[in-house]
Amino acid sequence: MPSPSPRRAVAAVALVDDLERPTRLLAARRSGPPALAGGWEFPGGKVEPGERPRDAAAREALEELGVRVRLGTQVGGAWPLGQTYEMHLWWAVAEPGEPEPAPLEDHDELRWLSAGQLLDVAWLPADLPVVQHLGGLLHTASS
Ligand SMILES: Nc1nc2c([nH]c(=O)n2[C@H]2C[C@H](O)[C@@H](COP(=O)(O)OP(=O)(O)OP(=O)(O)O)O2)c(=O)[nH]1
Repeated sequence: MPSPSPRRAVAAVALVDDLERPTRLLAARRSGPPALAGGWEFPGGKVEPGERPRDAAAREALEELGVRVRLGTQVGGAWPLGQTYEMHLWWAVAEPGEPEPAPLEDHDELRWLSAGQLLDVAWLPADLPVVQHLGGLLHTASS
């Protein structure tokens, strides 16, 4: 039997307010394609041939949000996104002096979520295990 084709790599950022003590995470609402529009996700996209996944994560953040980011450690390993893709995710903060992130392409709304607000948005279904994982890692503002 032929082995299943490998999933294509997607690289994305878990953009937070602080790498040492994250309390808020940025979620982005997709504006397309129709099958995905309205779903919330981590800013990111497909890794180009020859590109390092972490470089792709930073490139996509700049393209989609207009901010240069500093990457922290990777969040887990390869998170499966259905049968076709797998997501490689990095903690990230905006570099000092960068503007507030704005939805430049692929998204029509951004929202900063605290740990208690993480499930207030309709995440793409494949992201839910990742969101649950991150929920255990975000600090509450008072703790
Ligand atoms: N970026 C991103 N994609 C996700 C997430 N969750 C999820 O299921 N996906 C899916 C949606 C897409 O089918 C695929 C990523 O494709 P994309 O459309 O974001 O990639 P891209 O920006 O490079 O798009 P394109 O230039 O090829 O149109 O992974 C997520 O949290 N972030």
